[in-house]
Amino acid sequence: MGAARGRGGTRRGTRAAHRRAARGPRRRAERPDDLRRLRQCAARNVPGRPARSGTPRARRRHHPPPGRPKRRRPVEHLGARPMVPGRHLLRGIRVSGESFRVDLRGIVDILSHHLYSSPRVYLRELIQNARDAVVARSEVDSDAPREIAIEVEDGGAVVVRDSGIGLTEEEMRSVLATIGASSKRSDFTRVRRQYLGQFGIGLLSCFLIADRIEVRSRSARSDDAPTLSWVGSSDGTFSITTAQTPLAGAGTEVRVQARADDREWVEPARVHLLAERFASLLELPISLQSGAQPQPEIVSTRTPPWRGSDLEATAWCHRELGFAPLAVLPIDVPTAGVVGVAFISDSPGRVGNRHGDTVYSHGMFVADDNVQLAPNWAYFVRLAVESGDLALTASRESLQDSPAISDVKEQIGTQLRQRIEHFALSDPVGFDRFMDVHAKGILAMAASDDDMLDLVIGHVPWETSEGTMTLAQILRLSDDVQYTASMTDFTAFAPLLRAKRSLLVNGSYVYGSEILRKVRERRGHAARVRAFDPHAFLDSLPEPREGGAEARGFEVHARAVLERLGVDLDLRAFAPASTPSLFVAAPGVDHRSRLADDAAEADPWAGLLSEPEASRARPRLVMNVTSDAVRSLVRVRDERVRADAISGLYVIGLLRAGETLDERHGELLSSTLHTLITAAGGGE
Ligand SMILES: Nc1ncnc2c1ncn2[C@@H]1O[C@H](COP(=O)(O)OP(=O)(O)OP(=O)(O)O)[C@@H](O)[C@H]1O
Repeated sequence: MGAARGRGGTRRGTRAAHRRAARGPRRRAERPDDLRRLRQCAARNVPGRPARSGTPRARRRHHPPPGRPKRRRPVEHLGARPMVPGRHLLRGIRVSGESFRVDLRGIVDILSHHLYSSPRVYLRELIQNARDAVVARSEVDSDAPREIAIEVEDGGAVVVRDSGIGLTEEEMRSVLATIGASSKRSDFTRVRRQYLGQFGIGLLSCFLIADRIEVRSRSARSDDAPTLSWVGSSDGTFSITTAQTPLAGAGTEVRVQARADDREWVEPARVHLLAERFASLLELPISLQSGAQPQPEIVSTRTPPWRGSDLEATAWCHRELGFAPLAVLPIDVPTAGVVGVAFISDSPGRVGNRHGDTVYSHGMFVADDNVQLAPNWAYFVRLAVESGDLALTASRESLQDSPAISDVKEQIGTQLRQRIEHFALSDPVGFDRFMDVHAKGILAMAASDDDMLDLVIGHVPWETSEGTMTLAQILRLSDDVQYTASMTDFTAFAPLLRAKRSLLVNGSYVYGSEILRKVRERRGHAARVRAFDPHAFLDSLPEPREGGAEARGFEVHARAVLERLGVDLDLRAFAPASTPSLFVAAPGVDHRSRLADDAAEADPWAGLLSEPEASRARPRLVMNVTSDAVRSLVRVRDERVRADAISGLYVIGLLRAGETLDERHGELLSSTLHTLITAAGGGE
């Protein structure tokens, strides 16, 4: 078969097959199915392909209509290198080694609308190329000067000069004038690592603000290299000539004359701002001469926040991020060359809404709003990091998604948790301030995030009947932890549980009960953490032993007084004796339905039987028969005094339960006081 196709490939082969088929029954094509296919081809007027596969659309994709043969123009064009040198056949026409043609304006349009976020990147690309050129030169000559200077000219042009490696004529042609070609790309990671550029498109970003890019360059590769002038235009042409004014030494000077409409990007103040933004952490000194400035100013070589002291990092955060951090935590992922700091924000922010991290690559600013290197739970943290070996996107305004970045994010999450735990232990005062600002958000995150839950269990203090402690301490202390979702219940019952040596946790903070529920769901703590049920607790308290006539008389009287107030009476004996009465609100609908459901499951008659019970679900006043006040009251004979004192116990119960008192309660209290004072004074 191969021999039959000869130099012309498939189509030649098919023509031969066609001829063979036409010649008669001598060869292999006599096979009936081949003949049938050839007839079908002839019927479709297809010149000689014995068989075709795929849909017509797919076929069009593989065999596009031929382009018009291109003729070399006398003017040189910015473009791409030939993709596949050699010969190709398109629909029977043999063409040789043609290059794709490039519509530069189209490319610039794509860059400006779909790649770069703003024309400001032109300056970053110029600085980056200058820096890479200096690095490339120091590779071959470690004593070479390392200088970069930016100058803003009066007529609306920016010039960037470097003492870098420079360019030969051949290099100008092959890398400056070839879109997508870069002298910095290499299969060797080491080489790739030391350069900022790699895609071979950065210089084109100057066309976002200008129609001409002028490059004067003198190669450092030979002592007698001439200074060459390369001028590229946005119409896609370029020229290379010997420069009229040679450069004093090896290096490159790039001049970008802004279009009238884009002058704002070369205003001295704007250039100053951009140069500082992009280059402040570059290690090379970069001077900027702009406007009426008498002396050039160095805009680079600032100490990165991860390299200086905490104080310097704090100052950096204040200057660059606009807040004074509550803490500065170090970040270090050596496997990816990532190093940085985490600043804890001084304001609550929006929970779960992390701000972007500030990312640099080899000291060059990359992004501060679209990269998230910390996990979502760390919404109160802003990172400033050197991204080391993590690959950038072509726009250099973000990091590429990759397994490496996922790994870095995971490690940063782990480190943050460890650092925060260390912060809690080593600086309790600072951590208290942190909790003052972020507790609410941290609890909110912990309700849905397991990592954050661990942090909360270990470090967030909770109010309990035994004082303030973390959940970790609570779980160590008691094997039966109850929590209440209501502040009122906590206030009323904490003393009672303390007296019974049980632990009650105040879970009435926002997200408090969700977190405690999550802790309960965790394996290991399942049996030990439960919601506190005030009614069940009260029911479990002992009732007083059968009293004498005096006690029975008091009970009947008290029940009648409280009935008028819409409250049930419950007499119980409990400690502490200093608590004479407890007010308990009517069970909530949820609570009641849960109890009814539980009961219904156990006993099919329970629904019916519990009906009268449920209808009497009202608030109750529990009187403590061990308290001196109640014991004395039983002995009071004067019905008026006794009735008012019972009302007084009711109001005390309300106050202890943190209930809101209204005018009616105020009147009740003053009437009680009046009666008691009068009685104490011997009556009216
Ligand atoms: N100041 C300079 N000195 C020496 N060579 C330069 C200079 N500026 C550009 N070049 C050459 O031009 C090439 C193309 O530059 P360009 O900025 O378009 O892409 P890059 O820097 O290689 O990659 P990227 O698109 O990622 O920035 C560079 O690879 C480099 O060889």
